[in-house]
Formats: sequence, C-alpha cells, structure tokens
Amino acid sequence: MNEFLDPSGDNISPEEMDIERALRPISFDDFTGQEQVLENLKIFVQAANQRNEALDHTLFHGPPGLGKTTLAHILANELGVGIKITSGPVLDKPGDLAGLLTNLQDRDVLFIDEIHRLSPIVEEYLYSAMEDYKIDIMIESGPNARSVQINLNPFTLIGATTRSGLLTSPMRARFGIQSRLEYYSTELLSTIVERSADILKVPISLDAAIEIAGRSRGTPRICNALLRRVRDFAQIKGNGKIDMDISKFALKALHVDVHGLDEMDNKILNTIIDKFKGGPVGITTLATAVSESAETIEEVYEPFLIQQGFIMRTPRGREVTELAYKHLGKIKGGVQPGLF
Ligand SMILES: Nc1ncnc2c1ncn2[C@@H]1O[C@H](COP(=O)(O)OP(=O)(O)OP(=O)(O)O)[C@@H](O)[C@H]1O
Ligand SMILES: [Mg+2]
Repeated sequence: MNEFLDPSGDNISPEEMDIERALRPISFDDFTGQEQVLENLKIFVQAANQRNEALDHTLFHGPPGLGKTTLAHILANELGVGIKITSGPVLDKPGDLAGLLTNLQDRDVLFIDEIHRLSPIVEEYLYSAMEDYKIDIMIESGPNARSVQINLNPFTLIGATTRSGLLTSPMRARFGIQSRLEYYSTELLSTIVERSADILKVPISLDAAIEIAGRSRGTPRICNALLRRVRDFAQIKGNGKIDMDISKFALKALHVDVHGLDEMDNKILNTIIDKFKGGPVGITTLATAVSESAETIEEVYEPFLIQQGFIMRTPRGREVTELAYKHLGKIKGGVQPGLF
C-alpha cells in the first residue's frame, strides 16, 4: 500500500510515534466524531463511576486507524483507573494472562488489542476471569500439582479487533458493551486536521485542512500522517504555512489521489472490471489476481471501497458499481472511451 495511506501505522518511525502520541486525544472532549458511540460510553462511564463499579467489558471493532486504541485509553482515563496493555498474538500462554490479571487493581482496564488472535486455550481461560473475576492457577507440579482458585479485583476488559467476524461467539457474548467504529466524514476529519495542526504549531488554512481530510480514506491516523508530510513540504518548499497550493503540490508528490484511493485500490477496481467483467468475483480469486492476501483486502481495502460506494458485496462475490466505472473513466460492458 502507498505508505502515506497506510492506516495500520506499521510503517512509522519512533519519532513519528512520539508525534502520534502527542496527537492522540486523551479525554472524551478531545475526541472528534463517532458521536453515537461516544454518547453511550459517556453514560456507561458515568454510571459505573457513580456506583464505584468496574465498567462492563467493552469491545471496539472496525477498520484500522479509526480510534479503537485511543478510546481504550480515554475510557481508562475517564474511569480514573490504570490500564494494562497487551495483544492477542503476544498472550500465548494462560500463565502470561494470569500474571496480568492478578496484577490488576480494583476497576483497572486490561486492553487486549487484536483480540481475535487469542489462542483458544488463552481465550477459554479468560472466560471465567471476565464472568466471575476468578481464575484457576496450577501450583506445584508432578504428583502434587493441583489447581487453586484465585479471586481477582473487578476489572474491565477492553478488546479491540479489525475482524469482528473472526471472534468466537462465546467471546463476543461476554462483552456487555460493543461499539463499531465507522469511517469519518471529510468534515470531521478536517476538524481533526486543524486540531493536530494546532498541536504541531503549524498554521493551516481551512480549505487546505478540508483537502487533506478528503484524501484520508475516512481515517484519522491517515489524516494525521498526511498532515505531517504536507507540513514538511510547507517548511521546505513553501513559507511554513499550509495553504491549498502547498497541500495540492505535496499530495500530488505523495501520489495520493482525490478520493484518497491508492494504487492497490485502483488495481482492485481495474481488475474486477477488466478481468472479471465487473464481477461478481470471489475474494480469493480476486486476491490472487491482484497479488495481495485475501485477509488484507478484506480488512484494509474493501471496507473503504464499499463505504465509498465503489464496490458491493453480493452473495456471489464482489462487484464494482457505476461509480467505479466513472472514477476510472471506463464504460460498463463496453469499449473504453477514446480507444477508437
Ligand atoms: N476521533 C479522533 N479524534 C482525533 N484523533 C483521532 C481520533 N481517532 C483516532 N485519532 C488519531 O488517530 C490515531 C490512530 O488511532 P488508534 O490508534 O486509536 O486507531 P486504532 O483503531 O486502534 O487502529 P488499529 O486497528 O490499527 O489498532 C491516534 O493516534 C489518534 O491520534
Ligand atoms: Mg489500535
């Protein structure tokens, strides 16, 4: 994927990580968008705080870079409790989980990222912890081995996943609060761009903020990344201020198109049209045709293309829409304009 449009944040350097941390909202008030989700969370947090109880276990799902990790931190902050952070692939033994759980203080948050990647044995171990705040641990070994039950402090498990479909149903059922994060509108993202520019102390015009926002795949992580790059251009090629001209110049140099589609997005659309007559085509066939993993297509590319109305999901596979033909300047079932 175009590294500037990568919503995963995997490509960023340690310095950029520090900047990202500085840009991360820390309270409900700093957080822009996801209004419905936020309204509900505020009520649940207030109620839990009033009763002095742990917040119900909470699951955040949705595409990368939309604010799942950010919300986990905000919840801990608004609950006034500590947070311990781990992830599904890291927790490979029940013993690791036991260590984390027994160290939680009353009402603390345990955040498990990529919770769909927990091993079945660790997952099962988590069930009784979540349900009764109790775990069994094995002491001694050999003929003396026995298991004892330990009471845990009441805690809140916050799980995050980009693939809620891969979560087992017993796991899902144990989350009292489940929120799906949606892509952000350009308007919301432009507010985030302005806020971030303010934190980075770089002046930005409103139209430039909207321009950057509109090319950010509906994703705050991307709008912040693009802002940082445009800032570099403004500093070196301009006068340090971000206006429309320098933004357009920078975004063009970064190969970010007007819809925020990158080469792979366009390749997916072109392939469905040219090789599969516009679809429907199965995800694995499509993945092979564009040389990308089916998982990445489903997790990163497809949700945005669907949300923007370029692709439809049908029972028989993926189909492109009229909008995709229009975007690529192609004619449905026909000859390309300008070829003859
Ligand atoms: N609503 C928001 N307002 C302002 N900034 C936001 C918002 N949501 C996310 N961000 C910014 O985007 C960055 C990415 O968000 P976050 O790490 O929470 O995404 P995520 O959903 O956990 O992604 P992943 O699935 O890759 O873990 C954050 O560092 C933060 O700066
Ligand atoms: Mg995250």
